[in-house]
Amino acid sequence: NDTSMQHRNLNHMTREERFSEAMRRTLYALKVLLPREGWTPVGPEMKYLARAIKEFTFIIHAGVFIPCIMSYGTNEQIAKWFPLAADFRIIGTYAQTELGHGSFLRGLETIATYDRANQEFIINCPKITAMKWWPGDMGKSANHVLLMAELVIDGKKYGMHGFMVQIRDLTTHEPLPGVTVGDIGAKLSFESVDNGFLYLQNVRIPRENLLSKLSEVHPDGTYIKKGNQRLMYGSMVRVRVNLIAHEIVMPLAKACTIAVRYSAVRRQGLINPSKEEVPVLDYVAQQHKLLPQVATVFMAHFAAKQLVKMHHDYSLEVEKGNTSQLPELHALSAGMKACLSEQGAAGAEIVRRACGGHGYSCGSGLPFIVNRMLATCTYEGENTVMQLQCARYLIKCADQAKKDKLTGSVWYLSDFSNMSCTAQTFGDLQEPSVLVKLHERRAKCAVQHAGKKMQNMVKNGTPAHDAWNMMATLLINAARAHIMQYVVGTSVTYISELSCSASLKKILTQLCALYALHNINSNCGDFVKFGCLTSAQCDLAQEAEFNLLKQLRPDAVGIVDSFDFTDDILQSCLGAYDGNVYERLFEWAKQAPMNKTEVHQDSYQYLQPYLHEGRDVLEGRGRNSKL
Ligand SMILES: CCCCCCC/C=C/C(=O)SCCNC(=O)CCNC(=O)[C@H](O)C(C)(C)COP(=O)(O)OP(=O)(O)OC[C@H]1O[C@@H](n2cnc3c(N)ncnc32)[C@H](O)[C@@H]1OP(=O)(O)O
Ligand SMILES: Cc1cc2nc3c(=O)[nH]c(=O)nc-3n(C[C@H](O)[C@H](O)[C@H](O)COP(=O)(O)OP(=O)(O)OC[C@H]3O[C@@H](n4cnc5c(N)ncnc54)[C@H](O)[C@@H]3O)c2cc1C
Repeated sequence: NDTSMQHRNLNHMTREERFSEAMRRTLYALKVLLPREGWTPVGPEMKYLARAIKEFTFIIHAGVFIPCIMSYGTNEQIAKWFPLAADFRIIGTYAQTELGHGSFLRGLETIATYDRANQEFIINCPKITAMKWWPGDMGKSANHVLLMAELVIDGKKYGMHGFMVQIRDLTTHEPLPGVTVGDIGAKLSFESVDNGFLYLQNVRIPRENLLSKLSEVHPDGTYIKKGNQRLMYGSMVRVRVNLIAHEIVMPLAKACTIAVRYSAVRRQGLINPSKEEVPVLDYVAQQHKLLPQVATVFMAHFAAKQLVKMHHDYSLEVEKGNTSQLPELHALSAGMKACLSEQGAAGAEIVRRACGGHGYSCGSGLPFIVNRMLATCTYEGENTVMQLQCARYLIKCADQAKKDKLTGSVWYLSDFSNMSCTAQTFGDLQEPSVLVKLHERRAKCAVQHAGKKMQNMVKNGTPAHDAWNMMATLLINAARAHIMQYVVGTSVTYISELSCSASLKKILTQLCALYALHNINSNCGDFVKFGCLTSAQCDLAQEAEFNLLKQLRPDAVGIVDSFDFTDDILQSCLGAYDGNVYERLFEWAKQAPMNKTEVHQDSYQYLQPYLHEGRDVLEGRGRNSKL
């Protein structure tokens, strides 16, 4: 209810207005609403803020830069930089991606060369492709960057390391000498975020600015490795784990709230010719578009909670020096981020499109959500690259399963029990245990299939790297299958252990079954090819899904209401709680800057002559134009 936090109509603002408005509102929220000593911008308050601030800026400062200081800094470095960053006395970003490289980190070209005489690092972008490009908050806001660069000592390369680099004067905010920095221009979304470019030419920083938790450089240039170098990738793992809740589950829940509420009030056409027009939500085709996406919100939420817990537990182990679980965490976080962002972005577009013309209006709030979710498929690890990382781990585990009993998320790869499906009715296929087994078997077969294909190619003389490249599509499918079995399995377990009313558990169980069946019916080729289901059982799976749509229809609006988004957060004429869609759309349109005047001033300049000629022709004074 704080008017400073009320959303202005973002769609009718320019990009610069949105940049300023987001900065104002974010700083107000972070500084005024949450005055806490040593407050770190993560945790419960962050969830509220993520909901309350439609366009959050300083995402990278709060969500990546500050956590990186904690992950990569020594205690002294944390004590120096964390308080400054937490209180916004320095604004930072995570500068890793370059104009020429984003996915292949070993190809990054920015160099940090140690100058022993002065005990400094000289930071240089040797060519245009080395320029940092994309980091959020970097173009106009940040005055520091956590720069990921290749460390070089006496001509020897030591790989990617993190360096604290000041890029703007703390008083004037002007770029420092050797620094060329700016905004990269308009993008598909994140209009309020100043994603930037950064060209560094012989910028000198003190030796102490190498974040040295995992490695350090002594004054004489001696390099000391102190931890598992893969922990240098730890920041990306953490963001992949956290972004699922904030940037996939939450926006998809908003989109589903808007689309289901709108579909309950929008009447269009007849089902029974003798009855009145129906709400489009009564069409099974509409239910088939919307309700599986509603189910995805819940299942992705449950699976993300489990992943966050796993990341927390593994992080505690890493702190004790045990990094044995890192490969599994990397594979699972990479796979989950890729597969759930793919599903979420596609799902948001499906529900937007289900709202017809008004779904194409920015007044619906849906284009904003769809465009923003598309970015989740690219940032923090492009999805294809992430799925292949996940597949790399699965292939290694499949080989290991031949001799060892596996545990963790890949345990099913060493389950050689009879997994054939005995379902005889569509009710059998709504059973959670049956759905879990089906997904485990499909995943196991998909992984083994990809592995076998590659082994055969190598046996026939194909180099392993070529076999990997040629089977990439099968490997990506195996990664997707693995994540689907993880999401279904963790959701079934989560719901079964949830202490809640029987009626709520029934709804959640139905949603879980709907999610699993929708996945089976969308990928039935795999389930038949791998012998998981017969063709007749595939028919039953479809019948089972349609039956669940019918059962869930009466509760559809109540289910999305449970996401509890206020109208101010939804910013949608179609999804407002009161259902007054048409009045809201009309009011929203009237506020458009185009409607400031009855006649647009440019029409006098360009249209007037033609209007006069048309008037003359219509009133008989002029000739029809040649045209
Ligand atoms: C609330 C949040 C809001 C969201 C805002 C987000 C804004 C966006 C920010 C960004 O986009 S920041 C930049 C993100 N960039 C990336 O994610 C880059 C992706 N690329 C990579 O991570 C790496 O290049 C790669 C694809 C993993 C390849 O790295 P590399 O070539 O060094 O390794 P490989 O040879 O493939 O594998 C070697 C070995 O290392 C293991 N490994 C790789 N990554 C990790 C990791 N993160 N953790 C642990 N282990 C890792 C890998 O599995 C291999 O192991 P083995 O198979 O050899 O045992
Ligand atoms: C909104 C947004 C915010 C961002 N914020 C930040 C930030 O704050 N900090 C930061 O450092 N970066 C940031 N990024 C950059 C982001 O991390 C990169 O865009 C991402 O890692 C992909 O790298 P790339 O763009 O260079 O694509 P590339 O790596 O060039 O990939 C291009 C395409 O090639 C294909 N491809 C690439 N490698 C392979 C492979 N091994 N196998 C098969 N196919 C492959 C894929 O189809 C891929 O889409 C942001 C990006 C966006 C869109």
